[in-house]
Amino acid sequence: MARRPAAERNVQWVFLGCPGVGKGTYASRLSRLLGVPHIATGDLVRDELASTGPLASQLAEIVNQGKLVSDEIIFNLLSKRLKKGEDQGESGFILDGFPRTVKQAEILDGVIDIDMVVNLKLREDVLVEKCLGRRICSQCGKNFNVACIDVKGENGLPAIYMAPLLPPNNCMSKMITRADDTEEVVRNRLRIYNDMSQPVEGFYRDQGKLLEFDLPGGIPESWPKLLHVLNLEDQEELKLAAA
Ligand SMILES: Nc1ncnc2c1ncn2[C@@H]1O[C@H](COP(=O)(O)OP(=O)(O)O)[C@@H](O)[C@H]1O
Repeated sequence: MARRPAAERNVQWVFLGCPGVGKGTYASRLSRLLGVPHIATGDLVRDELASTGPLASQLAEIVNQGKLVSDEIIFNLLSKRLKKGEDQGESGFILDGFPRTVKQAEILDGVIDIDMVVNLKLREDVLVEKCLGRRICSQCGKNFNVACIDVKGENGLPAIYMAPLLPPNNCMSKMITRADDTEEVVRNRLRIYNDMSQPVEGFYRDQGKLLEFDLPGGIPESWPKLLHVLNLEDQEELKLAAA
């Protein structure tokens, strides 16, 4: 992987945030808007799990307990994905789910320049509900969420409403739940996130690259605000607003 100056390539951003925060949703929307690939290491792991490769059975046990895959395995999967993209002329990326440990952040820093790190944040009780509401269409692979979040503001925390993200009719009967989205495994993943991944926020904060973003609600409230803090405009939404 060769380092390229920022002016000669597209954005190289990282999305951080607890399981269930919606990293995938916002990273994939932004990647479409900016014309860069959305690379989620969780997807790379699931692709490997679905294959008949030698890693599959080893990975299944780790992932189904909510534990982290070794830095070596995850970095191999990511390097392969970045190399494939480079060969196909891709420029820039939005990384989702990587780095998950300070060690991974250090390895990444050694090979590639990260321009900005967006840290998405949401209350923990809402995160659990959102993880348990996650569904994937077994045919098209798109993510949906059946949870309807409606929590009152209390103890200085604001009220949050998040409408479910329901699938179109043709996906409805093909919805599946990830094996690692049970309550016990979700709580384990959140605990591991707090122990292993929160220090990654500090790593990027010290580099002056961290942008903190408290999600104010669902996509209709959060998307325009996120674009605003990123100094971006959504041409599609502008067209709709002008119509
Ligand atoms: N950077 C990483 N380091 C180690 N394990 C990872 C990494 N990214 C993904 N995984 C593995 O894949 C699983 C699913 O990842 P992901 O889809 O990102 O989960 P979530 O969206 O719930 O945070 C993780 O629980 C972990 O086992």
